[in-house]
Amino acid sequence: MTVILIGYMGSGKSAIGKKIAKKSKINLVDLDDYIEENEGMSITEIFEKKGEVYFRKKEREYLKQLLETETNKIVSLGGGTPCYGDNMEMILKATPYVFYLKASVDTLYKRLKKRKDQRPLIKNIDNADLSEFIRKHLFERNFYYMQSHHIVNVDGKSRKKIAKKVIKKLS
Ligand SMILES: Nc1ncnc2c1ncn2[C@@H]1O[C@H](COP(=O)(O)OP(=O)(O)OP(=O)(O)O)[C@@H](O)[C@H]1O
Ligand SMILES: O=C(O)C1=C[C@@H](O)[C@@H](O)[C@H](O)C1
Ligand SMILES: [Mg+2]
Repeated sequence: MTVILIGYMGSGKSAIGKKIAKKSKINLVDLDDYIEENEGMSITEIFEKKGEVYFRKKEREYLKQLLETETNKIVSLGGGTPCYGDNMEMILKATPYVFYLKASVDTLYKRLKKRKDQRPLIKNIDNADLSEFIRKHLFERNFYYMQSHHIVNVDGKSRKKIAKKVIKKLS
């Protein structure tokens, strides 16, 4: 069984993935971490040294690799992964367990304003403009995210509660 978590930057894919893995004893693969390990560079370095086009190409290759392996796993994707090329089509075909961790602009803004440095797409955006940037970007990306099999609202919920909600849908 493959469980896939998708959502905007800061929605909790990595954090919730860890919780689900711990509770369900299924291995977690974080696509961003997997790319970093295989490329020998941080995501920030890849963006700076090789550019976003290269990153998106590698992101697709590693996604395909992961989806083709048959082992039980939880895969937390990058924020942009479902939104490029035919990635979302590939994701939806791989498993019936695709979960969108849906967070409001307000929740995302509160989380992202503190941790912009590790996120190349927003690191140069002034906090005064960040909320509006997220609103527009999320509106575009929701077209892809909303195709998920399951939508979990995460606003105001603890990591534990969200993980429980996902696990309940697996049985
Ligand atoms: N339900 C929650 N309640 C409170 N804080 C949360 C919750 N979920 C995640 N967080 C916190 O929000 C921050 C962003 O979460 P996380 O890194 O898991 O997001 P992400 O979706 O993996 O982002 P990215 O796409 O940038 O990798 C982290 O500091 C995390 O601990
Ligand atoms: O939303 C995005 O496009 C990204 C999110 C991160 O998870 C990383 O995959 C990278 O910073 C790009
Ligand atoms: Mg993450």
